[in-house]
Amino acid sequence: MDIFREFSFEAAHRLPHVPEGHKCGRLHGHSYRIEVHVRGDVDPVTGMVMDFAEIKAAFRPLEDMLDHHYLNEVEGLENPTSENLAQWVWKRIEGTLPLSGIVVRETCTSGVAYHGDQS
Ligand SMILES: Nc1nc2c(c(=O)[nH]1)N=C([C@H](O)[C@H](O)COP(=O)(O)OP(=O)(O)OP(=O)(O)O)CN2
Ligand SMILES: [Zn+2]
Repeated sequence: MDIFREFSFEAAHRLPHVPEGHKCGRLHGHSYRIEVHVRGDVDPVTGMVMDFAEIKAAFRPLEDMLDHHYLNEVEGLENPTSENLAQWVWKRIEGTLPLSGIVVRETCTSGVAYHGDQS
């Protein structure tokens, strides 16, 4: 079963590789939302795959690196597209949690779902 926890943070960015004149080449900000999905069996005693608090604890250091930051200045996010942000998050917590997906939403209508290297 998959369980997930959603996080939100505010950050600024610009996309350095869009064509000249593209609006996303200019400095702007988003209220980002990130879902961290974890896969596992339901423990028959606890009734949980894991406590949501464990997902919260794993994401906490990343929240500190992202919230109210200029993402282009964060190491590894020099080109802070949603795709690159999803992979950046995955790499930093895959050793801590049995991840099944990272969902990044930049706006109410746009985002990405990353499921590791297989997709
Ligand atoms: N594949 C991607 N495309 C775009 C990304 C991205 O990360 N991956 N990012 C952007 C910009 O960051 C932009 O701020 C968000 O995109 P968009 O959905 O175009 O935002 P709007 O809300 O402004 O959409 P409108 O429908 O034009 O109002 C762009 N593309
Ligand atoms: Zn943007």
